[in-house]
Amino acid sequence: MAKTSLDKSKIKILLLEGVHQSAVDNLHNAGYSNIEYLPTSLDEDALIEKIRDVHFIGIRSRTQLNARVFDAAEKLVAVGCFCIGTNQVDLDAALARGIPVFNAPYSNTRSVAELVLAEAIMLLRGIPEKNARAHQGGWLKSASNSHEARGKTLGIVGYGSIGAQLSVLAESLGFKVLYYDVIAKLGMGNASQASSLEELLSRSEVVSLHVPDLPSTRWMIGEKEIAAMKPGSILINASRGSVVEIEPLAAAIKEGRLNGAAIDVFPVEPKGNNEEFESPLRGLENVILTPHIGGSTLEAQENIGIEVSEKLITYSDNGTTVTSVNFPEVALPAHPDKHRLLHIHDNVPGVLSEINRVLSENGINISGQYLQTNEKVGYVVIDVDKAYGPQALEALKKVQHTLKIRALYSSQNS
Ligand SMILES: NC(=O)C1=CN([C@@H]2O[C@H](COP(=O)(O)OP(=O)(O)OC[C@H]3O[C@@H](n4cnc5c(N)ncnc54)[C@H](O)[C@@H]3O)[C@@H](O)[C@H]2O)C=CC1
Ligand SMILES: O=C(O)C(=O)COP(=O)(O)O
Repeated sequence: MAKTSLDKSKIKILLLEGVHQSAVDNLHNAGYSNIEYLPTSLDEDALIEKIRDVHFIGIRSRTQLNARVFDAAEKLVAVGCFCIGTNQVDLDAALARGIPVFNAPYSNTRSVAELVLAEAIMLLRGIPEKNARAHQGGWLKSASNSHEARGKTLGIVGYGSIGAQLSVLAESLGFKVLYYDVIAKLGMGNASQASSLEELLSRSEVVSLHVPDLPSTRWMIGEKEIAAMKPGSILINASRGSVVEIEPLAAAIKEGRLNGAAIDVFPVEPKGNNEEFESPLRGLENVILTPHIGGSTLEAQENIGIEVSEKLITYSDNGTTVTSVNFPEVALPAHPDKHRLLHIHDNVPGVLSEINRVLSENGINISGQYLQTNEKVGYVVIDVDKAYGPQALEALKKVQHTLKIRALYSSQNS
């Protein structure tokens, strides 16, 4: 087995929030056996204790990785977000410490789109209310406020992977699709782009939100925007709880200005399945409340487990950072006969020439060099002859502005 900077059995991996077993299997198959698996997230203090000797951490949307946590994570090499959103991670703090963050940008896209489409149809028919009544022994047989999806306008806010997938599915069912995005995007099928959020809100029977959590999307749907929606329309949010102000939404439903809502994500979500869920939306008719399960299907979770564990394994074994969400992306070939040195440094002038000077002064021959930078960080990968591995590593540690350094030793030398 390839010898890396550390024996694989010494590389500690912490997997939180019940990531799918496919991730554990994949890591085991790649030779990583030192895995701690927890079904829940950890609060900040518990995480700080746990993360001290961890090399790789896998999380989902709940675990908050902030600068304080990263400060404690002295051995951390990389983060895997087993989900799409990465707003729970302070990406700049990770970058400043030379830690790449990976995610699964597409694996649960379809799951979210399918759920939203089903909810749109259910809400257009007033099913949550009728279903609740029937369970209580009632009988609400009526066509009042019940509508076909055919010909209705679905307004999609955020036309990225999920928004575009939803667009295709919805149009095939007869919805007219209107979308709003900060970027000009080509519509799928016959979908057309609205010129403003206000235009979309005023023209749609169903509005569905698919934007990431950004400073610009925080509370983007508040009292004013809800008032701008068509009377009797429906709001769906399966993006992030920070996007919609819940109080004005609850008021609009109670007053009958909106006909219903489906909300999967909330400003405050319970930390686990045993904690009570509190929300002003509880008990309101024609409101579907789901516990942040937009991406929680077995298919999506299995794919995410494979995809993100693969990215962590590749970075650990080979140094490749392709698809990292915060890091310079370098695609690397295998290095069967060479030692590979990974050097992460502040992106300031002169570091690369200093690296080359130090290596040359130590008589170390460079057989391959790969460099990528972003605004803050430079990532240079150097393949050297086997004989020089440890010596080169020591020399590189002395280079100023070094953030992190790692060696991947050639398998032939182990
Ligand atoms: N409920 C759940 O379980 C899940 C929730 N999500 C959430 O859904 C979000 C969207 O996912 P994807 O479609 O994969 O992301 P994406 O990055 O492919 O698309 C987001 C789109 O929003 C647009 N956007 C950004 N700021 C905007 C603004 N102020 N106004 C209008 N558009 C804006 C972007 O230009 C982009 O086209 C994720 O960031 C995540 O927070 C994702 C998966 C599961
Ligand atoms: O993929 C995302 O961004 C999600 O919100 C899904 O989060 P989860 O993995 O279900 O905690």
